[in-house]
Order: sequence, then C-alpha cells, then structure tokens
Amino acid sequence: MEKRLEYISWEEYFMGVAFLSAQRSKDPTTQVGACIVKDNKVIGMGYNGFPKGSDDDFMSWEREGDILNTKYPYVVHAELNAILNSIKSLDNSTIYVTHFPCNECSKAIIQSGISEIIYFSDKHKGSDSTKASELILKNANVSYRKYEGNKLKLEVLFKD
Ligand SMILES: Nc1ccn([C@H]2C[C@H](O)[C@@H](COP(=O)(O)O)O2)c(=O)n1
Ligand SMILES: [Zn+2]
Repeated sequence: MEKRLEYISWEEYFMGVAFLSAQRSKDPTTQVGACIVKDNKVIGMGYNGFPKGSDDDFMSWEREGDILNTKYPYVVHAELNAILNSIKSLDNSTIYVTHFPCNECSKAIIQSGISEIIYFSDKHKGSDSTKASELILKNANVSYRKYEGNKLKLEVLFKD
C-alpha cells in the first residue's frame, strides 16, 4: 500500500492547534489562540480568557465605556497563557499564533526565550502596539513571519 499523501504539514498542524485553542475562548469579539513548539512537539497552548478562578458570569466582555467595566484590564492574552501553561523551557522554541502579538505579549515572548513567531493574521498592522512589537522583537532578534501553509481550513471529523 502507498503512503497517504493528504497529510498536513508541520506548519499547518501547529497553526491548526492554535486555531483549535482559540475555539476555547469566550471572548465574543476576538478569539486568539497560541501553540508553542520545540523539536516539532507542542509544549504550550493558550487562548484569551479571564484569569483562572474568575467568575465568567460576573466579568464583562464590553469593549467600550469606563475602562474598568471593559474586558481589557482583565483578560489574559493567548500568548501569555501559552507561556504560563508551558511544560518545559521555551528557549529556542517557536510560537504559532492566530494574531500578531501585541507589545505586552511580545515582551513576554522575548523574556521566555521563544526565538520565532509564526502568525496568521496581522489585521492590526500599523497600530502603535504592532509597531512597538516589531521594534522590540527585531531588537531582541526574535524572528517573525506570516503563516506559509497551504491549508486555510482543517476539518476535524469525529468518527470510528
Ligand atoms: N496579542 C493579543 C492581542 C489580543 N488578545 C485578545 C485580548 C482580547 O480578548 C481580544 C481582543 O479584543 P478586541 O479588541 O478585538 O475586541 O484578543 C490576545 O489574546 N492576544
Ligand atoms: Zn497580547
């Protein structure tokens, strides 16, 4: 029998895990996922959400109004969750993210030892946060590039 040819590439696989992780997010507007990989093994995953133990029904997902009544001061970003959830040293690892990291996450990525970022969306390109990320990542020699896989959709069928 010939080997199966429809298998997905490593890049498609790990970006797929990042997008699957994003599906755990309860943010009604933007779901972000991250997957940290070393030697082709997943060593951390995360998605954006309120801190562990927070009462989801008490917290607000608002985007506007009094800052203290919005989600922004409280939500833990996907990249930081992936770093905090990781199971071993992140030195020279790669983080796959559904969205280009903000400047706060970029700082955490640099400090954790991650050396490469592969992102899918850069919809906030040109914003101050993205500009600051680009500057600080370049300065710290953390490389970043857009996803280059062919797949833009992966179907996961639960079957026998
Ligand atoms: N690097 C990032 C940037 C943002 N997020 C999260 C934080 C929020 O839950 C959401 C953005 O919400 P929006 O302003 O689009 O309503 O994305 C993240 O996890 N990582
Ligand atoms: Zn962030």
